[in-house]
Amino acid sequence: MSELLSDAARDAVLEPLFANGWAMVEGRDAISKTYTFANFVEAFGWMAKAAMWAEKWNHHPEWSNVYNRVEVVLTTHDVGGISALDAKLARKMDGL
Ligand SMILES: C[C@H](O)[C@H](O)[C@H]1CNC2=NC(N)=NC(=O)C2=N1
Repeated sequence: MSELLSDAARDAVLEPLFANGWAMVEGRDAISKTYTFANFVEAFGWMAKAAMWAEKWNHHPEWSNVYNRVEVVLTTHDVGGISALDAKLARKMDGL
Protein backbone atom coordinates (compact mmCIF):
# COMPACT_ATOMS: atom_id res chain seq x y z
CA MET A 1 0.00 0.00 0.00
CA SER A 2 1.44 3.37 -0.95
CA GLU A 3 1.22 6.47 1.17
CA LEU A 4 1.33 10.20 0.56
CA LEU A 5 4.84 11.65 0.48
CA SER A 6 5.98 13.73 3.43
CA ASP A 7 6.68 17.40 2.64
CA ALA A 8 10.46 16.85 2.64
CA ALA A 9 10.35 13.69 0.53
CA ARG A 10 7.96 15.38 -1.83
CA ASP A 11 10.30 18.29 -2.57
CA ALA A 12 13.26 15.97 -3.10
CA VAL A 13 11.33 13.67 -5.40
CA LEU A 14 9.38 16.26 -7.38
CA GLU A 15 12.08 18.82 -8.03
CA PRO A 16 13.99 16.75 -10.63
CA LEU A 17 10.70 15.89 -12.29
CA PHE A 18 9.71 19.57 -12.54
CA ALA A 19 13.13 20.20 -14.10
CA ASN A 20 12.26 17.52 -16.64
CA GLY A 21 8.95 18.87 -17.89
CA TRP A 22 6.52 17.64 -15.24
CA ALA A 23 4.21 20.16 -13.56
CA MET A 24 1.54 20.16 -10.88
CA VAL A 25 -2.04 19.79 -12.12
CA GLU A 26 -4.12 22.78 -11.10
CA GLY A 27 -6.63 21.93 -8.40
CA ARG A 28 -5.35 18.38 -7.85
CA ASP A 29 -2.52 16.65 -6.04
CA ALA A 30 -1.20 15.21 -9.29
CA ILE A 31 1.58 15.78 -11.79
CA SER A 32 1.34 15.96 -15.56
CA LYS A 33 3.52 15.99 -18.63
CA THR A 34 2.86 16.01 -22.35
CA TYR A 35 5.17 13.90 -24.50
CA THR A 36 5.47 14.62 -28.23
CA PHE A 37 6.72 11.97 -30.65
CA ALA A 38 7.52 11.89 -34.35
CA ASN A 39 4.24 10.18 -35.24
CA PHE A 40 1.42 7.99 -33.93
CA VAL A 41 3.38 4.73 -34.09
CA GLU A 42 6.14 6.19 -31.91
CA ALA A 43 3.60 7.57 -29.45
CA PHE A 44 1.64 4.35 -29.21
CA GLY A 45 4.80 2.25 -28.99
CA TRP A 46 5.92 4.34 -26.02
CA MET A 47 2.50 3.92 -24.42
CA ALA A 48 2.71 0.15 -24.85
CA LYS A 49 6.06 0.08 -23.05
CA ALA A 50 4.85 2.39 -20.29
CA ALA A 51 1.73 0.28 -19.88
CA MET A 52 3.81 -2.82 -19.16
CA TRP A 53 5.59 -1.01 -16.31
CA ALA A 54 2.32 0.38 -15.01
CA GLU A 55 0.86 -3.10 -14.91
CA LYS A 56 3.98 -4.61 -13.35
CA TRP A 57 3.86 -2.03 -10.56
CA ASN A 58 0.04 -2.03 -10.37
CA HIS A 59 0.13 1.71 -10.76
CA HIS A 60 -1.70 3.16 -13.71
CA PRO A 61 -1.56 6.53 -15.43
CA GLU A 62 -4.43 8.75 -16.47
CA TRP A 63 -3.50 9.51 -20.04
CA SER A 64 -4.76 10.37 -23.48
CA ASN A 65 -3.28 10.22 -26.93
CA VAL A 66 -3.92 12.38 -29.96
CA TYR A 67 -1.80 11.39 -32.97
CA ASN A 68 1.80 12.03 -31.85
CA ARG A 69 1.05 13.48 -28.41
CA VAL A 70 0.50 11.69 -25.11
CA GLU A 71 -0.79 13.66 -22.13
CA VAL A 72 -0.05 11.92 -18.85
CA VAL A 73 -1.41 12.64 -15.36
CA LEU A 74 -0.01 10.72 -12.41
CA THR A 75 -1.57 10.50 -8.97
CA THR A 76 -2.29 7.71 -6.52
CA HIS A 77 -6.02 7.16 -6.30
CA ASP A 78 -5.80 4.91 -3.23
CA VAL A 79 -4.32 7.72 -1.12
CA GLY A 80 -5.80 10.74 -2.90
CA GLY A 81 -2.52 12.35 -3.94
CA ILE A 82 1.07 11.96 -5.02
CA SER A 83 3.00 8.98 -3.66
CA ALA A 84 6.46 7.58 -4.35
CA LEU A 85 4.90 5.34 -7.01
CA ASP A 86 3.96 8.38 -9.10
CA ALA A 87 7.55 9.60 -9.04
CA LYS A 88 8.80 6.11 -9.86
CA LEU A 89 6.49 5.80 -12.86
CA ALA A 90 7.30 9.35 -14.00
CA ARG A 91 11.03 8.58 -13.96
CA LYS A 92 10.45 5.35 -15.86
CA MET A 93 8.34 7.15 -18.48
CA ASP A 94 11.08 9.74 -18.93
CA GLY A 95 13.63 6.99 -19.45
CA LEU A 96 11.74 4.89 -22.00
C1 LIG B 1 -7.08 -2.50 -6.79
C2 LIG B 1 -5.84 -1.95 -7.43
O1 LIG B 1 -4.71 -2.57 -6.90
C3 LIG B 1 -5.73 -0.48 -7.20
O2 LIG B 1 -6.92 0.13 -7.63
C4 LIG B 1 -4.51 0.17 -7.85
C5 LIG B 1 -4.49 0.03 -9.34
N1 LIG B 1 -3.79 1.09 -10.01
C6 LIG B 1 -3.63 2.30 -9.44
N2 LIG B 1 -3.14 3.32 -10.12
C7 LIG B 1 -3.04 4.54 -9.57
N3 LIG B 1 -2.55 5.54 -10.31
N4 LIG B 1 -3.41 4.76 -8.33
C8 LIG B 1 -3.91 3.79 -7.54
O3 LIG B 1 -4.24 4.05 -6.38
C9 LIG B 1 -4.02 2.50 -8.10
N5 LIG B 1 -4.47 1.50 -7.40
